[in-house]
Amino acid sequence: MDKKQTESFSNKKMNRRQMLKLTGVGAAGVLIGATGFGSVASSLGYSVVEDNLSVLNKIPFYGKYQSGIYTEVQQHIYFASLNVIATSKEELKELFKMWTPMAVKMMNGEEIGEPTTNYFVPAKDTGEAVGLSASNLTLTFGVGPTLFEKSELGIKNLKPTDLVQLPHFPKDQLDENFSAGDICIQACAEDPQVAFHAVRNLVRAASGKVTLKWTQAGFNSFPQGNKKNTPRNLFAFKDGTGNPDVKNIKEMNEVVWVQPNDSVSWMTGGTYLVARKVQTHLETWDRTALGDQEATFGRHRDSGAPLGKKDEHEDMELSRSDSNGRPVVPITSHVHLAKQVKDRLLRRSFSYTSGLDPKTGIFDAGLLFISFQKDPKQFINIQNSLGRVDKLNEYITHRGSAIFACFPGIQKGSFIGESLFKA
Ligand SMILES: C=CC1=C(C)c2cc3[nH]c(cc4nc(cc5[nH]c(cc1n2)c(C)c5CCC(=O)O)C(CCC(=O)O)=C4C)c(C)c3C=C
Ligand SMILES: [Fe+2]
Repeated sequence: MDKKQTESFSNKKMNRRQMLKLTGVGAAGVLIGATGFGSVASSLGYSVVEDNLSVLNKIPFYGKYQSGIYTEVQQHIYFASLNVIATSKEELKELFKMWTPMAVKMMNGEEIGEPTTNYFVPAKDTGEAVGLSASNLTLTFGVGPTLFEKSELGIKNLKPTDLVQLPHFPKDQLDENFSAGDICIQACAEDPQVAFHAVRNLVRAASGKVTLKWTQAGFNSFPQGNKKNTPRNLFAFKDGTGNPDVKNIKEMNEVVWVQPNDSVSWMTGGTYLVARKVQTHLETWDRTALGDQEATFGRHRDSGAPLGKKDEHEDMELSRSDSNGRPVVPITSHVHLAKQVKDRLLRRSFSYTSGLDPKTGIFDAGLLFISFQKDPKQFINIQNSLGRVDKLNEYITHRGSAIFACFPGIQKGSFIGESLFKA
């Protein structure tokens, strides 16, 4: 052992209580985990951490809106849905306060605490993102309907009326193991390990306050590796073409951001996140003729153009018909049905592959569909239009469903979810 390694507890001048926290043993002698909430929280403090805009591949944490919504979509996601076991509003508030400087640091590409020199305690940061750069990490936080139903938290009166579990849709085969949750953390980054590291450290620091309910990793692939190109999903189609322009403030205000008086005041500048884990039956798809695949979406596979057109971004013109009077874009095609509703939403989805389905031996793969909208009805109306008639239904099964109210952006000196706790 070198000198650094032999640094001892006595040199650290810790009192007994601090030592018990760091060893993971509570006052009553109960083991609270290898590194419990207390140890990381107390060693981090709640000081204000600034965005370091000088680092490469850095997305600002502070702003009018949370990152990870209007941000250009990254290549990777690690999405986590959490259950809250904290038992008071104050404890919940402290949790978000603790997470705030951690989130800024990780989005700066920094460790969540000073590197540990004491070899007798676990490191503050789990370490797997050291040297990986900020990687355009974004962290988006939201709260689910079930959080407000916990009487011990006393926040029932703050629940937005629109924040209710999504209704059951025809053909849903939902599994509770991929559904709902009290809090969501959406971590997106250009590096999958950076995204995972962020969730891992936030959850680790919150030991005793939250537990993991379900998680899902996902990825996006961009043709020619160029972010200017729309990513292709596992059905090989460009996915995201019909999205609103995130740089167009008017469009974003109409579609995504909750406006004053739209909902409870703490949601102004926030948005609703819908997550649907949709399994895609790739074997069935791969036995389908290209023409039928294109008729399923209403777009050409390679170019992404509307059927009968050349360029991806040409107007779809749903009412076009061929020389026999038949609609060029089939009325049961996915895009026709999605587009015929006046509602719109911002999709920010990621493909996933999770080994095999043990019951059938086929790929367990699909789409972690994520959409942001200022009113959940936008999603509900579109999903109802797809309904039983969407040609895509033959190739997909909805397995998971969740909805979260995402807070507005965080200002420097403030903390995640402050508007909720001040309301
Ligand atoms: C209820 C909302 C939607 C679900 C669920 C959904 C699932 C789903 N979609 C694809 C692939 C594509 N979707 C495309 C367009 C599209 N999809 C929705 C909504 C849902 N999709 C909308 C609102 C739109 C845009 C319609 C428009 O206004 O143009 C496309 C076409 C290209 C594009 O615009 O992105 C593809 C491809 C999959 C694979 C899937 C579930 C597995
Ligand atoms: Fe779609």
